[in-house]
Amino acid sequence: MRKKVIAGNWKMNKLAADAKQFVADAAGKLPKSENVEAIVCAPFLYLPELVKQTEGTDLKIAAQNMHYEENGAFTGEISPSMLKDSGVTHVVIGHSERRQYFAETDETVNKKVHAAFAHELTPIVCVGETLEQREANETNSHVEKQVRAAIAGLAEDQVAETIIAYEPIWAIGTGKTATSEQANEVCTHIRQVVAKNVSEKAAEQLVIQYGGSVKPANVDELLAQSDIDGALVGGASLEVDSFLQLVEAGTK
Ligand SMILES: O=C[C@H](O)COP(=O)(O)O
Repeated sequence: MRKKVIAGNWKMNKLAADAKQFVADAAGKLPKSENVEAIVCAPFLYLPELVKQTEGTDLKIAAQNMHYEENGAFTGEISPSMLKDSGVTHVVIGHSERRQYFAETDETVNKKVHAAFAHELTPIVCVGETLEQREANETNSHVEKQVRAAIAGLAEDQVAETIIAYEPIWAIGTGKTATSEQANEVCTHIRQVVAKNVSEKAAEQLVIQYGGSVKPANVDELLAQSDIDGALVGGASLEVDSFLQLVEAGTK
């Protein structure tokens, strides 16, 4: 059975003291359950400190982005080996905000996914459609294109270990959640795409999260869907109590 994976993506929020306090409060209060994995995706600056704080706890720390190159003249960037060295376990790749504001493309996403695996980091790959694409009935074809591009060239076991976060762009930070049926329909499609293009085994193991205005009030219904294995959460992951409620929902 697939584990539920609840990842809080803080985005560009919190100062150091607040970040440390959050982790100190949350790490000791996580539910003891084999069914759920809890991750905090924090700004680069805080990663080594937060990793140190979470040693011996079940809370994992992730980065929100990285470069695909190993090192070199890329001012302002962070490499996969730097992330590995910091002790993080996961890295978010291709978030729609990075695609929209920082010219991330399907091609760079694929390079980053390969770089993540080369450094034993688990990629959380974000895909999702705009409102215009949904209204034009292009959701499945767009998401399929993003997924196929992201996993191109990976080995079967790497695909199985990838986490895909389906995040309809129109539902991010807007308070508009896709209905659980809408969300599940796309997650099912993603699993079918992986089954067809990689293998049934990889599709069966693949963790698919939903993201977009997930909060304690709607998480149970989303996680009850057949193909939703967790959540990538922005706003509702900024407060310890609501983050813990979301993780608790993953234990059921
Ligand atoms: O990475 C998280 C997503 O962009 C969702 O953000 P949100 O929960 O604030 O809508």
